[in-house]
Amino acid sequence: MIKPRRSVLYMPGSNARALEKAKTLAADALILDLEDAVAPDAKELARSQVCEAVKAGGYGAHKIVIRVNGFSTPYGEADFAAALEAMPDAILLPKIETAADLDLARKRAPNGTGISLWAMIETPLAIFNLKEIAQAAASNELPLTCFVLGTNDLVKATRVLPGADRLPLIAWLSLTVAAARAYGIAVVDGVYNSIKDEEGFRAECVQGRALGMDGKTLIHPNQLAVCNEVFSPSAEEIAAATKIVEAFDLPENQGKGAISLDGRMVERLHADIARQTLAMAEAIARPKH
Ligand SMILES: CC(C)(COP(=O)(O)OP(=O)(O)OC[C@H]1O[C@@H](n2cnc3c(N)ncnc32)[C@H](O)[C@@H]1OP(=O)(O)O)[C@@H](O)C(=O)NCCC(=O)NCCSC(=O)C[C@H](O)C(=O)O
Ligand SMILES: [Mg+2]
Repeated sequence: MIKPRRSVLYMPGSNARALEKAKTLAADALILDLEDAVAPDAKELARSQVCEAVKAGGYGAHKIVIRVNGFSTPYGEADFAAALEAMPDAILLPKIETAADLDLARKRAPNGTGISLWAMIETPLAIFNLKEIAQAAASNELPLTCFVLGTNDLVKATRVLPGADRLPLIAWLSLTVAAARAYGIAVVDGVYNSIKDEEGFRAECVQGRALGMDGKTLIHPNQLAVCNEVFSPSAEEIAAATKIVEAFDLPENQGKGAISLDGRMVERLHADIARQTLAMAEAIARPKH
């Protein structure tokens, strides 16, 4: 079943107000953060607040993701054990660099948790190991189901100057999308830090969608509406997709691989894309319970 990943909102696990407010927000997924959004002296508080909030529930249809600290940090082991017990939809592992990093989590988990792994792609080495990491996605326990771009950490580690068009980052973003698609993994774009700049945010959402991202990670509720709009099929896209599917369903087109429609060559692969568009639109429209 198609799972919309248009808007994935981060919040610091130490911010009890944000944890509560998130229940009312129109995000497809929530990342309750124990890592970089939480100061060292608030790590224990964040861990207990987040795990209690997840266990208490009330998040409805939101996909709940807990981002833990890495196992190499003083907090990682306790974070991961507490997150397993809280039973979120997914646990997000930061600074993943090799397939073996996934195994560090898998060997710490009991069988049958039903929890997925999400992986931050946010270091230069991760970019070089994308294929190896994506190839290790399939697993009976803790399958890897989503890549999350960490553009802030990538900028820090590579010392690029991203600029408004993110030109220095594009190759790494595209390679991550290619690795995700090669192994059936979802992929969401990095954050946009200028909270008040709606125009710049919209442009980056449009760019991310054009790069093939399923959605974007967010840092503020005021980014949700634009993000959900850009990453949802538009009325025009839905109409065009419907027309393509209907054209190939016509008796006279049954045996054809390619047809002409409104002056364009349309192949069966375009009909496949059209069906994906309609399925996503349907998934988005499905009542949230
Ligand atoms: C950036 C902020 C600290 C700003 O917070 P604040 O000053 O409270 O903002 P506002 O006063 O405008 O808040 C208005 C209301 O919205 C709520 N709020 C704010 N942010 C969030 C949020 N993220 N989730 C849920 N609710 C939020 C406020 O509580 C107000 O509500 P109300 O009380 O009803 O008025 C803050 O936005 C923030 O902490 N953002 C998230 C920061 C974060 O999580 N960063 C980590 C991810 S970025 C990263 O590192 C990614 C990756 O690793 C990489 O390397 O790139
Ligand atoms: Mg990061």
